[in-house]
Amino acid sequence: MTELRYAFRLIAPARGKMIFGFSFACLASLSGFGLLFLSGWLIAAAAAAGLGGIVTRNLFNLFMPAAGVRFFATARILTRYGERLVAHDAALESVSVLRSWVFTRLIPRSTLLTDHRSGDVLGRLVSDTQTVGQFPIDALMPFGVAAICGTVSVAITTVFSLQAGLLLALALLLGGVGVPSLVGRRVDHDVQRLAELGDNFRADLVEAVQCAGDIILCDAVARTVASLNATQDLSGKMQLRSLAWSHASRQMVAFIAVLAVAGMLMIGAHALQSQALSTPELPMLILGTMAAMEFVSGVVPARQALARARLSIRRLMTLCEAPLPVAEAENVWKSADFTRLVMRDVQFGYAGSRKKVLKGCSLSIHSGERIGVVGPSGAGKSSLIRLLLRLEDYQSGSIQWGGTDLKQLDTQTLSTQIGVLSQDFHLFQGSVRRNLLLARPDATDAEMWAALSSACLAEDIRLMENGLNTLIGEHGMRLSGGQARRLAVAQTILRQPRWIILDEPTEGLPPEKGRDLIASILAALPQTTVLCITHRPEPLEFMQRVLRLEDGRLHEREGLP
Ligand SMILES: Nc1ncnc2c1ncn2[C@@H]1O[C@H](COP(=O)(O)OP(=O)(O)OP(=O)(O)O)[C@@H](O)[C@H]1O
Repeated sequence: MTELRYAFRLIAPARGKMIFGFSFACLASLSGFGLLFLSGWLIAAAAAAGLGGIVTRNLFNLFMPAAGVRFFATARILTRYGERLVAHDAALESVSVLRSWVFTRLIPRSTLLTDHRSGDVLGRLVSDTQTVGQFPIDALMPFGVAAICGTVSVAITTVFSLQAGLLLALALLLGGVGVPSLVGRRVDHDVQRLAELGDNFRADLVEAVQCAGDIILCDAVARTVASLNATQDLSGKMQLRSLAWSHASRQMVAFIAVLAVAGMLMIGAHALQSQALSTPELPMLILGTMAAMEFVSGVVPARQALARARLSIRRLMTLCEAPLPVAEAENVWKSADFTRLVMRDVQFGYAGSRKKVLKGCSLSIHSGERIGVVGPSGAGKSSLIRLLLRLEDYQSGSIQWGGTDLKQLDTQTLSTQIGVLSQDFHLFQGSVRRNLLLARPDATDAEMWAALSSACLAEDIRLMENGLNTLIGEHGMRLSGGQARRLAVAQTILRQPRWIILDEPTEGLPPEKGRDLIASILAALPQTTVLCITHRPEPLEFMQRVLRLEDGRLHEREGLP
C-alpha cells in the first residue's frame, strides 16, 4: 500500500479530474443496470397488460417507464462519453506530471544511472511513468465501480426480494473477489516476468542499435537478431498466457452470472407462487442480475493493471529515491568569489570501493593561472574534476572557491562559473545552432559564428549547405571527430566561463592540430583560469605550472615535460 500512496502523492494534480472520471464511470454503469432492470419490468408488464384485455391495456401507464428507459439509455451514453473524456485527460495529465517529476529527480542522480542499462532507464521513463500515471484509471477505477455499483444493485434487488439480493451479493463476491483471488498469484508472476522480459528486450535493442557498427564488424548480426527474437518470442508467449488468464477469468465470471440467473429464476418462481413477487418483477431481477455481473467482469484485468503499476512504482522508486551521490548543502550559496581555488588534504574514494583515489591531495590555483595536471592512468585525474564540479563528495579535507566551501555551492552555481571540455563530451541530435544555443540560449548568430571561428570550425560550417542549421546527427555522427570536438569547444567559448577544465582536450588529434586547438581556446578566453588534464605534451606547452598526480597526491613540477 505504501507504493500506492506514494504514487497517489505524485499524481495529486490530476486527482480532481480522476474523481470526476470515476463518478462518471459509476453513473454509466448504474445507468446500464437501470436500463436493463427497468426494461425487464417494462417488457414483461406491457406483455401482461396486453394479455389482460382492452381495459387492462388502457389502464397500463406506458409513458413513465418508457421515459425511464430512455433516460437511462441516454444517461449511459453521455456518462460513458464523459468518463472517457475526463478519465483519459486525467491520465494524460498525471503521466506528464510524473515524467517531469522523474526527470527532475534523475538529474542530480545522473551519475548513478551508469549502474543501469540505458534501455532500462528509457523504459522506466517512458513505460513505467505511463503505467503509474494511468493506474487509478486502469487498476483502481474498475475495483471502485464494482464495489459501489455492486452494492447499489444488491440494495435495489433486496428491496424486491431479500433472497434475490443475497444471491446477487454472493454472485458478485464470487466474481469480484473469488475469481481474482484464484488467478491472483499467477497474474502477479506473469506481470513480473513480462516486465523483466520487456526490460531485457528494450535494453538489448537499444544497445544493438547504438552499437550496430561494432555488431556488423564482429559478424554478430545474426546472433544479435536471434537473441532479440528469442526474448521477443518468450515475451509473446507470456503475453498470450496472460491474455488467456484474463479471458478465462471473464468466462468464469460469465459462468457465475449464468448460475446466478438460474438461481434467480428459482427464487423468482418460488416468490411468484407465494405472490411475494409480481410477474414483471421476475424478468426485471433476471436482467438486473445480468447487468450487475458486468460490474465485476473487469476486475481481473484491473488486478493485472494493479500488479503492473505496483511493479512500475517500485522501479521508479529505486531510481528516484536513491540517495543523492552528493549531500545536499545546508545553506546553499548562490554566488561565490571564484578568484581562487584551494584544496587542502582532500581524501576521496568512490562509494562501495575500498580503494582511496585521493590521499591528502592539496592544490592552490589563482585566478588567471594556467595549470596542467599529468599523471599515470588511473591516478585519479578525472576523479579530481568530478570533485571540483561536485559530482562526487570527498570524505575529508576541504575544497574552497574563494573562501566558500564547495559543499555550500550547488551544481548550477558551479556550472555558471566553470566550463568543462571533457573527453566524453556530448553533442545533441539536431542542428549546429541548437547545440550552440544549449550552451548559451541568448547567443546571437554573430556570437555563434565568432565562437565557431575561435574554435577553428567556422569555415567548415560555412561550407555546409545549411550553415548553422546543418543537422549533425546523433552524438554529432555527421561531423568528423575533430569537427565534433571543435563544436564542443565552441560551446565552451560561447559561455565565456571564468574557469575552464580541459580533460584530454587534444586526444585523437595530430600534434599540430592539438596545438592549434589549445591556442585558439586560450585566445578566445584570455582571462579564463585553466586547469588542463592531459597525457599529451602539446597542451602543457601553454601552461604556466604543471602538477603531477601520483599516489593520491599532487606534486608540483617545474617547467615543461
Ligand atoms: N565510478 C567509479 N566507481 C568506482 N571506482 C571508480 C569510478 N570511476 C573511477 N574509479 C576508479 O578510480 C580510480 C581513478 O580513476 P580516474 O578515472 O579518476 O583516473 P584517471 O587518472 O582519470 O585515469 P585515465 O588517465 O586513464 O583517464 C581508478 O582506479 C578507477 O578504477
